Amino acid sequence: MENQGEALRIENLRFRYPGDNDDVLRDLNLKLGRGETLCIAGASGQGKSLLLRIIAGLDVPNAGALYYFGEHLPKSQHTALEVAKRGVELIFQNGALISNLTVRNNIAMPLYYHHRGTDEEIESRVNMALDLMRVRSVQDKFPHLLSSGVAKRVAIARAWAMDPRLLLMDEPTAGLDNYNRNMLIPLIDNMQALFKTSLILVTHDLLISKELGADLCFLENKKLSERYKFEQWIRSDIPIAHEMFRNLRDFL
Ligand SMILES: Nc1ncnc2c1ncn2[C@@H]1O[C@H](COP(=O)(O)OP(=O)(O)OP(=O)(O)O)[C@@H](O)[C@H]1O
Repeated sequence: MENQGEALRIENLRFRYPGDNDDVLRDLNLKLGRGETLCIAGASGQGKSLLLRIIAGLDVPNAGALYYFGEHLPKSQHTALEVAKRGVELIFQNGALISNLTVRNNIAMPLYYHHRGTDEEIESRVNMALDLMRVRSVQDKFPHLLSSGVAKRVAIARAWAMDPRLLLMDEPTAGLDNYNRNMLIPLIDNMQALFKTSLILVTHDLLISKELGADLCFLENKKLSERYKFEQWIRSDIPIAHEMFRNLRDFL
């Protein structure tokens, strides 16, 4: 039966790369409510990007069950297309913009490709996305002319224009200077507040969870830790908190 309150549920997920002799992810569980934001952090190489790729249907787990908005997705249907049909969009760390299309056409192209409305409806959706992410002034530019901060915002605008029910972001602030980082976070917050998009953010920037008021958990030892708010983590004695917050404790 469909659980109305649930965006995503993962049960006992296991993943191993073909030919490897150990799992990257094992017994991993996750529950995300609709409209909820969850930040996932952890040391490099633990499998955070891989987890997003699995949720987006780009990699197929060896075992485990995934439920999108209460509906079980059988392993035979675990493809990017089937997951996208359920309203899930992944924003890659590098943005993955198409180099020979302008910003406007980068945002419009998936909408035309998936027949998301009439020409007028699509153009209006593109305009909203350009405004929401403050990139309308660069709509006629090609990606190679964009700064990394603007390119990130265009990638988010493109994903948001698809009206996702669940948005996955891989390191949205990686490589950004403070100015662009500090500009981006309120835009994400605003988008989430206005459209109640469910969000999973993979990030090394732990402060994002504080700024978005979101739960934070860590990918450690092949699975996800308990999730707490930033303020709870920073006071906690859990070993991973000590390690991950070491630098921030001195800074705060
Ligand atoms: N094709 C592959 N075959 C085997 N191992 C791989 C392959 N691709 C990635 N890996 C390994 O899988 C693990 C998980 O990688 P992943 O990029 O998901 O980690 P991450 O936690 O996102 O790291 P970072 O924080 O540095 O981005 C890493 O140890 C990586 O080396």
